[in-house]
Amino acid sequence: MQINFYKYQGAGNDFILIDNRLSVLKGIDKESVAQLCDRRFGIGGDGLMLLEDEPGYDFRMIYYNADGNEGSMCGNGGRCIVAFAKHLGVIDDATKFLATDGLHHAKISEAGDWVSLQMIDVTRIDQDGEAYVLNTGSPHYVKLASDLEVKDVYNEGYAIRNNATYKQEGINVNFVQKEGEGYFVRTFERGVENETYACGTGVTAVALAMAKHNHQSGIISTPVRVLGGNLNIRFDYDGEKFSNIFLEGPAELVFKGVINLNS
Ligand SMILES: N[C@H](CCC[C@H](N)C(=O)O)C(=O)O
Repeated sequence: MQINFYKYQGAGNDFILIDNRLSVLKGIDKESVAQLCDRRFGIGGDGLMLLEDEPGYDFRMIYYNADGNEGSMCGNGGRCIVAFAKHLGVIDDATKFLATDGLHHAKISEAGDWVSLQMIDVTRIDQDGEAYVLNTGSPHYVKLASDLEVKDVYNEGYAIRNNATYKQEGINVNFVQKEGEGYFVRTFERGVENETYACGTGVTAVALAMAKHNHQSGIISTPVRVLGGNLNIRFDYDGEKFSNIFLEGPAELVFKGVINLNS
């Protein structure tokens, strides 16, 4: 079976996208996703997404991690699928779509390369020692670092993700360092089980945790540099609840092609 695919990247977080509005795929198994996301034996990607029809919404986002497991929310993936929906003519410059964590609103630039995506409200931030733990659609661990350019993010992230507390469910591990008006962030991602060049729910978690850490409140805008580019997070914080959270950044169609699937 031959299936068209599109490759997108958002700040270096890269994804395989498939238009499944006509149900060309009746689901996709874990092994196929992992094979397609493999950088040597497949197309390569941090994740794979299906864009499907959903009554009452513009579309539905179905997200798989690179290891083939159906993931939780993916912020950069969400931004890329909005750009994909515009490319397909499913939406114009604004959308509401359904993802695993519920309804998302988003806006996209006329050129189709800059996406502002609303994320779920957050009311709870826990602490694990000095680190912050919160869910921005996906679970995140946020730890302050001082040597981030040279940090061994793979080994330190791997150790935290696989410790007794997190091993079973997994967690995404973000290291953050103050930089200019904002932060520099590096992330070890669950489901990729490696450092990625950017993580949208991760930088969102960092921005919220740092607002709490620094006792900020009001309308906050936080620029974040990641290995693959720059992102921005805007939100309201009243000291307890984070709302109107928007993750903003680039989304780019890199190439398209045809997959040969066995089934
Ligand atoms: N890269 C993603 C995170 C994917 C979530 C996944 N790694 C998980 O928690 O299973 C992002 O931009 O938000």
